[in-house]
Amino acid sequence: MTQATPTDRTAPADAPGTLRFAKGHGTHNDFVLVADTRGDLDLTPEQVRRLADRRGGVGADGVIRLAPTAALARSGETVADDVLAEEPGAIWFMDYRNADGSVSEMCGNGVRVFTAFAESLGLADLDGGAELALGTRAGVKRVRRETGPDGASWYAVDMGPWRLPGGEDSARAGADAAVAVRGWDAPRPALSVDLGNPHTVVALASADELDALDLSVAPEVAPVPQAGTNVELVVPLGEEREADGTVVGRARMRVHERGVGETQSCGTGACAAALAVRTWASAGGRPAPDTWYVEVPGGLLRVRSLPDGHVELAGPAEIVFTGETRL
Ligand SMILES: N[C@@H](CCC[C@H](N)C(=O)O)C(=O)O
Repeated sequence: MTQATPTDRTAPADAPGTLRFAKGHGTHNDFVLVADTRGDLDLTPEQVRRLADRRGGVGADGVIRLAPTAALARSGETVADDVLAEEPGAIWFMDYRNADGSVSEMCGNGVRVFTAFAESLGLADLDGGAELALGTRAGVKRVRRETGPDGASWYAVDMGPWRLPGGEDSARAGADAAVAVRGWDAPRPALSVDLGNPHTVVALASADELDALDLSVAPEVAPVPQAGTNVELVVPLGEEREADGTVVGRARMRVHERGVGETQSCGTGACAAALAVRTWASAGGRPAPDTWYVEVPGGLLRVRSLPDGHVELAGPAEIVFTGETRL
């Protein structure tokens, strides 16, 4: 693991009322990124909303603050203490906020873009197979670089353990909730999947039906999730054999994100969708592939169930510009 520490790299202070930022995306799930290497930037929900505003601000699905994990621990985020206890080398923390200013536990595309941002600042170096361990509100995540199926540079993230909040019963039944999308005659069965943040996944029969969905308003979920949920609509597209003989699955998905609206991609959502499709497929008694390619409006992601019960998310991430804005 090669990383610069907060004392090695302390960014010069921004002029009062201004903020330096970078803009990045992972499969067009886009973020405003801020390097708070001292850990003293307390972004208010209103400031987050202004930064994410696509007309009055920089514009993004979410805002990511890179800060020392120790600084979050000092400010009372107990999860930061847990992160440091599990991995003292996780010196940088991804403080993620949705575009509406709400805090989320986790963002899968965000972890990859955070890593590209840390590399661009010289705070991490993943050359030669090195790994970055970073803190999040859903625990430590480990990231390495790899080459994607298109030959482009990808990042693979060990997203840690996942679970079905409905347990074995929901795995057997394939559902523990119901979702109604605008225009549907009746709610449809759905499966809750926890990736550190909450997801509710609905299967659709065809790509035409997926394309025709109206996600301009939030789908209604029953029972109503206490903390809200991200809703994934997914079409299983079948299985295919890779050059090395491995059988992989393919699915296509659209997502309505909690705190944002419809986005072009959601990394934790792709994991939830692939894990739900795999759960449904294996309920028939037939082994389902461990690896799934998930097509999202903004690109392609790979989700892999790991033997230790963790799930891995892989995909591209890039920083597209930097700038300075009024805060
Ligand atoms: N786009 C993200 C998820 C962001 C958080 C989500 N909206 C929530 O509130 O849980 C991803 O790539 O995982």
